[in-house]
Amino acid sequence: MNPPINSAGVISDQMAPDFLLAVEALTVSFDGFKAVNDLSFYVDEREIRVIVGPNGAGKTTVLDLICGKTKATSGSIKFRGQELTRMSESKIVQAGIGRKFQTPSIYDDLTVFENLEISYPKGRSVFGALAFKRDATVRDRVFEVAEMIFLENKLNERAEFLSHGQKQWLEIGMLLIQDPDLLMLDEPVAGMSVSERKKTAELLNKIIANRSIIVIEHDMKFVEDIAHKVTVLHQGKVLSEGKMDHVKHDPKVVEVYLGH
Ligand SMILES: Nc1ncnc2c1ncn2[C@@H]1O[C@H](COP(=O)(O)OP(=O)(O)OP(=O)(O)O)[C@@H](O)[C@H]1O
Repeated sequence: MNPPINSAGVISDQMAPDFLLAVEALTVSFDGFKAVNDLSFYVDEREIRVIVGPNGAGKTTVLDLICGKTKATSGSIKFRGQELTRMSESKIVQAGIGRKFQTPSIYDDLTVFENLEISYPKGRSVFGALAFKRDATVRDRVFEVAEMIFLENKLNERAEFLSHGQKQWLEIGMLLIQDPDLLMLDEPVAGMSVSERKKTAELLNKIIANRSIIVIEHDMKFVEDIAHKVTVLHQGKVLSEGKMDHVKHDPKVVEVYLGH
């Protein structure tokens, strides 16, 4: 049975299943303009959710609100039941949310290995562990992540010499090494070749084994390849939501987004 949903799309508390992320009645105003307007949506554990919508629909602002970069005017964002709207950006990272922006923020003059190594969370390994033990733990984790992001043969290469797609993967790796429970990616395949897009889809399908992912994306082929569910935003609200097949045939979506 589906849980009861009121007219604003909010699921009643008593019946709400255990979502990883529950965004409810979220609003942010910039000088009176509501970029996100009474928005509600729910993300499951191990789900890939894709957010699509026309330019200015509020997609990036939603990610900014979840990661604490922008503060909500009203509404709630609960992550495993923990309210995020009053938390600082760094506390939200510690709570287990990683965010990748559109332009890669990797260190060009460091190697792939070093970029991953410096992203390993400080104080993560056993408290009081001997330095060499920690070093080995970090090294093993760097190798593991490098393999996942198709860069195991590039560990000693300086990041500036990587292709555009490899730089994007490295940045995803720098987030993965922190083992977030929710990963948010803003147009991860923009500027990638067809084969890089395919590998990125492979990567995302692999890493949801123990986390959820929210992706903002315009490339509908890529969306088809990865989305468990699609949320279409328009003027800061949900225009349509569901499986790709449902959404792409929704006349409202065709009218404001896909038909253009
Ligand atoms: N800090 C801000 N101050 C004022 N207006 C803002 C601010 N941030 C976003 N906006 C406005 O909010 C609206 C939504 O912007 P947002 O970047 O979230 O859209 P988007 O769906 O990500 O669009 P795009 O696909 O073009 O990236 C836009 O009209 C934008 O100009």
